[in-house]
Amino acid sequence: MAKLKFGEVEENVVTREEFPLAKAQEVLKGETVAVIGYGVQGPGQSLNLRDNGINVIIGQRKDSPTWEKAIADGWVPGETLFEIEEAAEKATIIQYLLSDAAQIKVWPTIQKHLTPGKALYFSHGFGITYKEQTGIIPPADVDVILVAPKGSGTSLRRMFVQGRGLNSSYAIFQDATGKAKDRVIALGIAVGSGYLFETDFNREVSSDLTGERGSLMGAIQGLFAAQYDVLRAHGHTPSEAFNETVEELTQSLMPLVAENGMDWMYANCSTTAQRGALDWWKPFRDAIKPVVEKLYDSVVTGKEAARSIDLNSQADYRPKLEKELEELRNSEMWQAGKTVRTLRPENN
Ligand SMILES: NC(=O)C1=CN([C@@H]2O[C@H](COP(=O)(O)OP(=O)(O)OC[C@H]3O[C@@H](n4cnc5c(N)ncnc54)[C@H](O)[C@@H]3O)[C@@H](O)[C@H]2O)C=CC1
Ligand SMILES: CC(=O)[C@](C)(O)C(=O)O
Ligand SMILES: [Mg+2]
Ligand SMILES: [Mg+2]
Repeated sequence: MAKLKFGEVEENVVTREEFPLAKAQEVLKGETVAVIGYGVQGPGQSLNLRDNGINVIIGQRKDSPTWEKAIADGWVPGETLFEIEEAAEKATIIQYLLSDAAQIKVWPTIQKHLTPGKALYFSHGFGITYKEQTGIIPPADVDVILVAPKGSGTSLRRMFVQGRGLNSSYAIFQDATGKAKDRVIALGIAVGSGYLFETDFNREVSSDLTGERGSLMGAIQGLFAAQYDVLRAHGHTPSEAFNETVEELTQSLMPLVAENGMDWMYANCSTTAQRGALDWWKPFRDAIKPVVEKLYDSVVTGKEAARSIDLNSQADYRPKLEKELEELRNSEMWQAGKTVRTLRPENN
C-alpha cells in the first residue's frame, strides 16, 4: 500500500504497480464472480472482469431489455448468463449491481444464497449505511466489501478499452474469512480501476450522494441554467449564450483543468479573464456554500436516501425519469447545444 500526500494529508492508495493484474488473477483463481444487474455498472465491470481473465457470470431478469443487451455483449444463457437467483447460487462472490432501490426488493433472494465464506460486493455504500431504510443486513459469516468506481460504468469500460483506468474507492465492512482485503483489492484492479483509495461505506455514500447532487451533476446544471438565462434575458442569442456557458467549458477549458489544474487553465486564458475569474470565484463559493451545507445535511440525515428509495421503487419510475430527462433535453439551452454539437468538425 503506497502512502501518498494529498496536500498535507497522507492517505493509503493501491496502484496497479504494487497490485498487478497477475496478482488479482491469482487471488480470484478459485472464485466465481456473479455480477447481478446489467444496467450501467454491470456491463462495465463484468466486461472488464471477463477481459481480465476472471471467472464471471451475469445474473439478470430474463424479461428485461438488458437481458438482450447481455446476450449482444457475448454472455451465453445457461453458461454465463442466468436468472438472478441461479447466478447468486453459483457465485462465491456476489457483485450486487442492481439499482439501489431494486437491491431492497431483491434482497431476500440474495440473502438466501449468502452461505458462509462467500463475499457480498457493492459499488455504493447505500444499502449497508441506510440499513434501517433498506433492510440490507448481511449475515456475519460472509465478507462485505465495496469497490466504487468514481464515474459512470460507461466511462469505466471506455477507459479500460483505451488502456486507461478510472479511479475507485474501496472499503471493507465485514471481514469474515480473513481474505476480504485481498478479495476487494483484487476485484478493484480486475474491474478496471486505475488506482484505489481507501474509504468506509458511510463516507463513500455521503460523499457520493453529495458529489452527484452537487458539482458533478446537480449544481453544474443549475449554474449553467442560471447563466444561460441571464445572457438570454439580456438579448444574447442562443448560440452565443450556449457557447459562453457550456461549449467552451467542455471543449476547451475543462480539458486544461483535467490536465494540470485550475491555475493552469487560468494561465492559458487572457489576463483580463484571469483578473475576472480570480475576483469572482469567491463570491460564487460564498453564495453556493450554504446550499452545499443544506445538501450534505439532507444526505447524512437519510432524507436523500428516503427520496431515492420512495421514487425509484415505484413501478413507473423509469418513464417518469425519462419525462424529466426529456424536459431537460427540450429546454432551449440543450436544444442549442444539440445544434452546436452538429457543428463540431469531428461530427461532420
Ligand atoms: N451508474 C453508474 O455508473 C454508477 C453506479 N453506482 C452504483 O452501482 C450500483 C448499480 O447502479 P447502476 O448500474 O446505475 O444500476 P441501474 O439503475 O442501471 O440498474 C441495474 C439493473 O437493475 C435491474 N433492476 C431494476 N429493478 C429491478 C428489480 N425490481 N428486480 C430485478 N432487477 C432490477 C435492471 O434491469 C438493471 O439491469 C448502484 O449501487 C449504484 O449506486 C456507482 C457508481 C456509478
Ligand atoms: C457515476 C457516479 O459515480 C455517480 C454519479 O455517483 C452515480 O452514477 O451514482
Ligand atoms: Mg459516484
Ligand atoms: Mg452515485
